[in-house]
This record gives sequence, C-alpha cells and structure tokens, in this order.
Amino acid sequence: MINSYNFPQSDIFIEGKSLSCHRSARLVFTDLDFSLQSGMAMMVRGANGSGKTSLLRILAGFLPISGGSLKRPETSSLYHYIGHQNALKKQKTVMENLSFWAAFHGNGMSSISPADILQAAGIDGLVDMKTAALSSGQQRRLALTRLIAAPRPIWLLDEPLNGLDDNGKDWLTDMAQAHLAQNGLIIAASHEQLSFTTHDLMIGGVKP
Ligand SMILES: Nc1ncnc2c1ncn2[C@@H]1O[C@H](COP(=O)(O)OP(=O)(O)OP(=O)(O)O)[C@@H](O)[C@H]1O
Repeated sequence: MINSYNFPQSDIFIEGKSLSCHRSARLVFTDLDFSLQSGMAMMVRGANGSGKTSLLRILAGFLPISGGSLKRPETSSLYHYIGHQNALKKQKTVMENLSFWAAFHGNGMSSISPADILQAAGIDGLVDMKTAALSSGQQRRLALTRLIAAPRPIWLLDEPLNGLDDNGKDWLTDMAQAHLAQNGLIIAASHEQLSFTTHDLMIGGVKP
C-alpha cells in the first residue's frame, strides 16, 4: 500500500476553453479545450516547444493565460507541481529532504512513515546520503516521493518518467493509479506513453 489518503469524490474540476498562451509575445498555443475532474488523468502530448511545460505552469498558477478561459482551484496547497527540475536540497540527506516536505507541505493526511515511503521508492538504503551524491534516477525517485509524503489532490507532472528505470516507472504508475482511485487528479506532460492516463491532449500546430 503506497497511498493512504482519500480525497472527496468529484471535488476538483479543471476546465480550459479556447486557451491560448504567449511567451515573450510569441504565440505558443491556441484554442486548447479540455475538462477534468477528480479521479481523472490527462496526458499532454506534443513536439518539443509546443507548450506542454507552459500549460502545466499555467495550471499551477505560475503563468497567465493570454486568451480563453480557465477554471481551476486557486488554492496552491491543492497542487503538486513537479517540473523538469527536481527541486531538491542537494546538501541535505535523502531523509532530510523527505522530512522537509512532510513537515512543510504535508497536512497530516499521510499515515505512511518516511522509511516506508523511501522503501517503496527503492531508495531506503540511501537515507543518510547527501542528495547531491545520488544518481539522476535516484534523485528523480526522491523528488517524486513528495507526492506521497505530502498528499495533495492535483498532480502536475512534467516528464515524470525522465531518468526512471523500468522499476521506477512501475512504482510511479502504481502511485498514480492509487492516487486516481482515491479521487486524485493528474495532468502529466510526457513524450513517453503513460499507462495511467485516460485522456490525451495534443498540443501543436502553431508555427514558430
Ligand atoms: N522563460 C521563457 N521565456 C520565453 N519563452 C519561453 C520561456 N520558456 C519557454 N519559452 C518558449 O515557449 C515555447 C514552449 O516551451 P515549453 O517549454 O512550454 O514547450 P514544451 O512542449 O514543454 O517543450 P519540450 O518538449 O521541449 O519540453 C517554446 O517556444 C519556448 O522557446
């Protein structure tokens, strides 16, 4: 068992209508439509530079839209945004990083111990190691443990499989499926197929 929370059913609703996005005055995408609610997962697909990261950052509240309408919960503590960067404190140990998220971003919902979370992630043998000394796949695994250490209903994941081996991919897939079964919502950008997503949103068509 890797997730131990349960979010209210059909509590979260996210809808984009005719969304468009500019970066530095250049149109990145236009006319995007999608809607999702609790328990659903969408995979954002598209070529390099098509705007997948930009869309996730819009959904996280980090970037404005330039056209259309977006309905999303505005409370930032409902979201996990895991981008290309792992946002780890490199001079802290593995356990110190995990404890930080549990203490500062958790809300008491996770009843799984940090040791069990690290074991599920396959990095329990590295608890006292400085994060800077981990391999890139181990760092990605550690970054993803915050999804469990600090339960939040909306996961925005940018290329979550990057750096993960087959076991790591299976671990993330199990976590994601458990999250959806517990009324979580996931939007993930990926160049690789994600087996836990049910909807695809294709971005593309704007010529540079
Ligand atoms: N900080 C920024 N300032 C200005 N333009 C940016 C910035 N970040 C990205 N862009 C531009 O926005 C467009 C979309 O970039 P984005 O990173 O959202 O694409 P992506 O689909 O995630 O790409 P990739 O598959 O390569 O990760 C690109 O043309 C990029 O040059």
